[in-house]
Amino acid sequence: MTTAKLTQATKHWDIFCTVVDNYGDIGVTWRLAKQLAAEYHIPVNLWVDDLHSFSHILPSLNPALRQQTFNSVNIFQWNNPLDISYVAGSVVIEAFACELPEQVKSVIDKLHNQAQSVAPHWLNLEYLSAEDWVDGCHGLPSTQPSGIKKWFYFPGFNRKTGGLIREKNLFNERDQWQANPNNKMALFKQLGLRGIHVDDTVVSVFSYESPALTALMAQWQTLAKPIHALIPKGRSLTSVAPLLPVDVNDLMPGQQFKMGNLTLHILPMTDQIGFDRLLWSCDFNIVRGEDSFLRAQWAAKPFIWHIYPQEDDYHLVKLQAFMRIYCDNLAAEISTAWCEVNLAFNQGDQQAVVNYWQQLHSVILPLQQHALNWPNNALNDADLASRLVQFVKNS
Ligand SMILES: Cc1cn([C@H]2C[C@H](O)[C@@H](COP(=O)(O)OP(=O)(O)O[C@H]3O[C@@H](C)[C@H](O)[C@@H](O)[C@H]3O)O2)c(=O)[nH]c1=O
Repeated sequence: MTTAKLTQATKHWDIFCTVVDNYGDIGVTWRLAKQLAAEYHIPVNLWVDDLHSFSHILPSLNPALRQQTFNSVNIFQWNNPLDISYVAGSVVIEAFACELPEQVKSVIDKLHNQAQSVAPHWLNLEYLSAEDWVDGCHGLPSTQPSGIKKWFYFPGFNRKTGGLIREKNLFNERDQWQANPNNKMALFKQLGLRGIHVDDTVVSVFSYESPALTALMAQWQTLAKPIHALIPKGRSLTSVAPLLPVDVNDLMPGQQFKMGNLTLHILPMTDQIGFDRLLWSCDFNIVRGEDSFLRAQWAAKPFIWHIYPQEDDYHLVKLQAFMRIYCDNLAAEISTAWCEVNLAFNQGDQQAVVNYWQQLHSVILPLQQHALNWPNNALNDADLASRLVQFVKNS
């Protein structure tokens, strides 16, 4: 085994992440790692099994390197078996129930057997869900065969959960950005998007495949006012393919297609800061998974959530749970239009998505106001990183 020793103080945290598919698992852990390093000055090692996927959302990352540092976070290539020796710090986070390497588990067990106080806190960071049962499961321990406890940490939307990832200055930065329309126009230009006027409607589209998207695009061509759809190369474009004159595989960022009053722009992928700014700059965002779903909320703009599909349509239960809390206290005509457009998009119902998009348009002003108020409600005073640091102190 080649060993590149980690030479740092032992108070570091390790976060282990396997990329299941797409960018969500690495997206969430990368956000958390950056925030812990920047705001709490915690040395963080982020172990990732697929640096190539990671490089899509961190373009300056070199997937060939075993070890590199960005934003003060040490990023390690996680090979199996581990070929960089693990030195225990104060916390180990296994993200989304990824199985820790045997070498790591045996070091943790050994330390626990020597003296319980020297073993790192072992946490499993779970997926975000607005379902009620999360309140009762957040913070529960599971005793491992060696006797050490592994703690289950559930993000969530209320005080009984682990909270939501949100950097300390994010809302200030967003407000400053949105206060001056020159910022969005400069960003569009920097992204190579041409022909967007300051009053045009701009929608970002980062979804999975859905026939509902094809129907929406067809409808947008007939709208009275110019509308721009910004779509990165990837899964959404598969659903747009029937409308395009070229093969989706040949598309390049910067290309654009005008169809009636709709202009479709092929977006380059950017790092997470660039992605956040894009969401802040659009009038409406279609997002997916976990991290872009949360960032669309933080953008304070109306959105559709294309939730990650699960077996037996379980994702629709999760969608309903979120819709319940998002629409609490919303007037019936707004909540109906918003919930139905989300359901139709997720169920691929072409007729319904077009009908409810029109209805949504008629309540867009109060919906925008709701989107503006929502982030502070959702946050419940404390973000995930601050609750997590406190949780570790208390456990
Ligand atoms: C388009 C774009 C996205 N991103 C980032 C934002 C997010 O961190 C990340 C996308 O992650 P998500 O929105 O979560 O969607 P996602 O669909 O990519 O990710 C996931 O969803 C989870 C629920 C699943 O469990 C995962 O296995 C995974 O599939 O990509 C950029 O940084 N730049 C870009 O240009």
